[in-house]
Amino acid sequence: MSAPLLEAEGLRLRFGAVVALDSVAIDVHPGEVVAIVGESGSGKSTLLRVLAGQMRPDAGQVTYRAPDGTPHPVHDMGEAALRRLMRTDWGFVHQHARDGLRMGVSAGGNVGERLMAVGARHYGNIRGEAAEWLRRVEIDPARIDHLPRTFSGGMQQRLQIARTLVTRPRLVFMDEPTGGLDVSVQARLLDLIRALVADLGIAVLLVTHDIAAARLLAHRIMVMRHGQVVEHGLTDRVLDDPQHPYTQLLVSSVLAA
Ligand SMILES: Nc1ncnc2c1ncn2[C@@H]1O[C@H](COP(=O)(O)OP(=O)(O)OP(=O)(O)O)[C@@H](O)[C@H]1O
Repeated sequence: MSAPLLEAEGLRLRFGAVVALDSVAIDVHPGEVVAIVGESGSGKSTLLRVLAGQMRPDAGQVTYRAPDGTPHPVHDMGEAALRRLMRTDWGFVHQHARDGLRMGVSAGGNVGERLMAVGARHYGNIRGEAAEWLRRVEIDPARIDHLPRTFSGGMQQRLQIARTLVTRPRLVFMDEPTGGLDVSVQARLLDLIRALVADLGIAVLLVTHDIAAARLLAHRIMVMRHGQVVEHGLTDRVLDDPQHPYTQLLVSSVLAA
């Protein structure tokens, strides 16, 4: 197997008396989808923010391997380098589309400005590619000049995904990408994410409390509880034959629902 794209070990982080992360280790390989699941407050979003360099851990390190194979300690990179990485090799899909979109900029502008950030300059090509990406995420390209605030919640989320994926990042962080949407909208969005991620060969770190979403999208699952990883492994193994009592509870509560 190829070397991991992102690798972390010994991550610890406390907020006062709360231990948010306790000796967490994780790795993600190119093209792999890894889901981080667990109940509310288990530390999933904190882990994602630490892995993406947005928050510094009290201990432990996160290493990103660049396309040329050079390892970069994420928390030593500096803000400018991290911002550059977030525009190029990485992407972040937020739970709330408004956190990942520019609401005062048209749909086409939201997608096109990411292309410009990686060097695209030809207006016609940028607009053409933005229209193509709107189509890929099932938004009528005729709405290219409309503002995101005129879109439904599901459309806004699909636009955020187009904006994130248009530059074909190697690694995308997703924090509850279907949270807060209607169940039928969630199912369609999950199918879309699955198809795009497989097509582009993108690695994804997916935070979700939705076991069904993890089963659909992830190759591997990590189960978190009280800041610790209590179980991890291949998705089918973890969900069909959970070993830890907490995972058994999570899985059985979904089956009972
Ligand atoms: N900035 C902060 N200041 C203080 N405590 C925090 C902060 N961020 C998170 N915590 C605490 O750390 C723990 C883990 O929170 P985190 O948001 O990572 O959990 P989560 O699994 O993502 O939950 P949810 O699914 O509800 O988002 C919680 O007890 C939370 O209250």
